[in-house]
Amino acid sequence: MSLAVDRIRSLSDQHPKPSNIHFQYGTAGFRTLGSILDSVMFRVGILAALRSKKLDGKTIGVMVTASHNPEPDNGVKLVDPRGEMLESAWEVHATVLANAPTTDAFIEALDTFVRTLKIDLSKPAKVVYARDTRPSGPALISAIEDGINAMDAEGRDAGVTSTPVLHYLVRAINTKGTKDEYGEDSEEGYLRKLTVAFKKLVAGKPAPPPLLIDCANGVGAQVAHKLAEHLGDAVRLIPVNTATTTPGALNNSCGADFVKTSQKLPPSLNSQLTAGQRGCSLDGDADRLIYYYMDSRNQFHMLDGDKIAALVAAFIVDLTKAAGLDDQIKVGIVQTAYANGGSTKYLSERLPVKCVPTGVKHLHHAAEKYDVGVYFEANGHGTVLFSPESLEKLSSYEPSTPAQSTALNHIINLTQLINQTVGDGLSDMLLVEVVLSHKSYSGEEWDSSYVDLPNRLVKVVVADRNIFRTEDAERRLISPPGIQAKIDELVRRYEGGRSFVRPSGTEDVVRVYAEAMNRTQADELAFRVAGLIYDETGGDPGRRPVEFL
Ligand SMILES: CC(=O)N[C@H]1[C@@H](OP(=O)(O)O)O[C@H](CO)[C@@H](O)[C@@H]1O
Ligand SMILES: [Mg+2]
Repeated sequence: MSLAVDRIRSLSDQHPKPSNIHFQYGTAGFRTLGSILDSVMFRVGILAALRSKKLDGKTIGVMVTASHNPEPDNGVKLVDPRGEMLESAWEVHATVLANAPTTDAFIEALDTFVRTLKIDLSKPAKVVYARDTRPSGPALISAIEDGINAMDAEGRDAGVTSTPVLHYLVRAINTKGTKDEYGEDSEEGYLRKLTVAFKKLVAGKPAPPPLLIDCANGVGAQVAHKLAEHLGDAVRLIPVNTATTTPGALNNSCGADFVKTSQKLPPSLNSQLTAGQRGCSLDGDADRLIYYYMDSRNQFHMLDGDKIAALVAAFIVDLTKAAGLDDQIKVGIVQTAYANGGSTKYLSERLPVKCVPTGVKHLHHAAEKYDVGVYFEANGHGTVLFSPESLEKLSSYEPSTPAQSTALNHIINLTQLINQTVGDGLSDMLLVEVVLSHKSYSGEEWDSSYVDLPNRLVKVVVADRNIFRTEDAERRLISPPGIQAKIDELVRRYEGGRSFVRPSGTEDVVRVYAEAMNRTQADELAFRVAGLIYDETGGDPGRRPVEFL
């Protein structure tokens, strides 16, 4: 069987590639202005169908979102059959296909691709797709549908939903009717699975105080409302920043990325979060989560991905001990260089901790190597993975006391509550609420496990970020030569100082991170390193940011 070239050609002509633009499938898939993504979406529809054929007709997911980016941006990511990110080797193929300049060139590239990868075109193909609330979404989805039709594949529209729901759906569809069935393949099924597990986990505990959720004016608002209905009184959710149809509102001065980057409360919550109360923020596609609380002096405190990892890991360790499983099921942590030094010190004194390069796929893969792998980026993206062997042990284990039996049931319920396909803001939120409820912790008590070192993240616009290369999980620069020694020299001048530099995978900038014992020193170190990078790697002297030292 060969490609239906005529059909592909006529549809491809309706989705021409804009000239002079180079697309790249990066850490977050293709991501740029929504207005220039039409051709990319059409081609991604075709690629998803081909990936499905290559994997014997397993369903592939396509998510249209630009997460925490501004509203005019959009993007697209492919999801592999178990709900995980697209295999890296295919990122390169996606980039090649997206950049073929004309329909002819595209068909030629497609033909080469099919032959090189020996894709059997007679196999069936199934694709499930969804989008967030961005205004550019509907048109981009219809371009994807054209791609799916061009391949005569079967498409399923999952509508407007969160990134984690789409990942869940992919796994649920592909495991349907097997012994590993992940859940019912619908958003409703997802909500039921999470809330049934949550209710079992908090049964008999006093209801916690109502929880404010900042939904970033994005798709999380829609899912949070439905979640609130399913939860009823088990925990009362108060979704705020839910203006999904107000132009320009998405991620604007709200959401998890705003809170983490600016280290402050979204202004819209100022009068809503009262002393002692806790709240949390999702990002624009609801796969990130940041908590916070106001202390009794009305001072804001952030509880980021590192704090969530510490809370959750300790809880799971306690449960494995209580169940008598602690020598059979070991918990490990995965972080990136952006993890606060305070968290790394605290966690590595207690558990195995691994540092990997930025990007969820790296964390996910490293977490799979533990019996129970807890991974979180400091920005609030993360989850917990239970290895197949651990799941097996949990289901065959025979507890010898009622206390062991209770703890075992809690762990089993956690495996249902946690979305193990990908970081999931709402599932993580329920997980945090379970731990707080079991420990009777307030935000303040949770926060007290370790103290965050003051830190600063700075973006530096350089002539070419591709000259930057790193090693040691991105903590050291190997190129341009000589720069790392100068960074080391600066870091030595600051007590508790740490700084590293890496090129962003999602923006055309280089990121500088620095931390030190106090705020002034952390800022100073960050701006010194930023100034160094700017001056030494061809930053425009006329545009040198004033804060750079
Ligand atoms: C410092 C930071 O937060 N970086 C983010 C950001 O990557 P960069 O490669 O730093 O642009 O976007 C990624 C995708 O969402 C996320 O995985 C990562 O943590
Ligand atoms: Mg996101």
